[in-house]
Amino acid sequence: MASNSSNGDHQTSTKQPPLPSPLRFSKFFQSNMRILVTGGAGFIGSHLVDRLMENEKNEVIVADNYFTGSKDNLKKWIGHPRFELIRHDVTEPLLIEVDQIYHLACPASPIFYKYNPVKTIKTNVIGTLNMLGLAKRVGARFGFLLYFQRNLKCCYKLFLIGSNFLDRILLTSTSEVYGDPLVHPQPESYWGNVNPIGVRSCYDEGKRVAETLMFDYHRQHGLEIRIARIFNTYGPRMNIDDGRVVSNFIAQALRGEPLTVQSPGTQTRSFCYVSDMVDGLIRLMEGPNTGPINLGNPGEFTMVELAETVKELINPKVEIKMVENTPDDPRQRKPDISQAKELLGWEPKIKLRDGLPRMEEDFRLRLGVDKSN
Ligand SMILES: NC(=O)c1ccc[n+]([C@@H]2O[C@H](COP(=O)([O-])OP(=O)(O)OC[C@H]3O[C@@H](n4cnc5c(N)ncnc54)[C@H](O)[C@@H]3O)[C@@H](O)[C@H]2O)c1
Ligand SMILES: O=c1ccn([C@@H]2O[C@H](COP(=O)(O)OP(=O)(O)O[C@H]3OC[C@@H](O)[C@H](O)[C@H]3O)[C@@H](O)[C@H]2O)c(=O)[nH]1
Repeated sequence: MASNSSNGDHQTSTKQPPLPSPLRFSKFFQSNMRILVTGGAGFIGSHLVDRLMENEKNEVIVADNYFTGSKDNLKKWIGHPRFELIRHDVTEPLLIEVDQIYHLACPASPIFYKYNPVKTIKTNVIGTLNMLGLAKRVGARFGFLLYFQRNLKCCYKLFLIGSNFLDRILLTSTSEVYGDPLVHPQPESYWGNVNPIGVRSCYDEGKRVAETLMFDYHRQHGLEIRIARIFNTYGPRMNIDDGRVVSNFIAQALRGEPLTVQSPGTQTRSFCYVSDMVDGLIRLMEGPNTGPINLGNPGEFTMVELAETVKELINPKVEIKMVENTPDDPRQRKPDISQAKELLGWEPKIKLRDGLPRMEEDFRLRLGVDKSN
């Protein structure tokens, strides 16, 4: 038995691998687009997955280590034939075949990215290197040489199929690359004012290196890249105890606890609703521009104004309490979105006053607090 099977194995290994199914060459064959979303179990990632899954030609693969994300965010897709979920840490290489990569994996809330700063910087630098390595490996090469040697006609047909795809990788960078900005609002041409050794550096310097790596792979290896600089985004599915300001204020208002404004409260942010953000990311991926492109809502609010709005809309009885701030908190932030408007035809549609009640609804459900309370 043993010798038979080893003979058999030997014979098989000298055989050429089989050609792709003849169905691939049929007139009506249309291959699906395989899209990898790293960090797809997180807040923005899971909304992006929902949108990508709406297109029946998309197969979506999520790779996530569940540090700040959860399978719960993807529960409606688990078991779907066009969906796959992989527990994977992007600091380790990933060997799969994909046509596009949305690279989001990275904790985004300051509390979580400061929790293990070394891991945060590894996620940004090694994680991005691994995803660029994957993009380079699968990028538009398609094993032509092998097929060329074997079958010229087949190679031509594969070329026709392959040329339907433009392999691309999109990085979700951040407005934090502008640090504590001295230019206001921030255009993409501003190089920023970042503390390289501060407690936020693991994230903001990490994202700056990630942007550098994207452009180096683009220039050196011809990779198709896209970079979105995302400004503060909010909406349903944010972790309730995520620590970011909008989720904190809504959870506090619903629990009847004081809204904790970190001093001085005059610092500003611009808040974009998540469906607008997802729309911007997909337009950037599909369009011809590499970026970096700012994506955000230019409506600018102080943290006291935000607290007052949440109080008015959700629970007029709660107090607003001033608490101590954390180091290096940017004093002002507002995106200049002229490029997004001009190059992507994109601008956000949902105002803060319309987005907050949608998020309130989701938080009420998850916290089990109904409207009458
Ligand atoms: N939400 C915002 O306001 C905002 C602003 C600027 C940039 N961004 C960027 O957008 C992306 C998504 O942000 P979000 O708000 O959805 O955050 P999130 O924390 O909800 O999601 C991040 C996801 O990445 C996963 N992850 C973290 N480290 C990982 C690792 N090493 N390997 C695999 N998975 C890992 C987490 O488990 C989570 O599912 C991040 O890259 C973030 O930097 C977000
Ligand atoms: O309870 C709180 C939490 C936060 N804040 C303040 O609210 C402002 C916003 O803080 P957040 O923690 O929500 O977010 P930040 O603007 O600091 O960072 C954010 O922006 C860029 C993204 O890349 C990051 O992922 C995101 O968390 C800060 O000025 C902070 O001091 C409060 O006043 N109260």
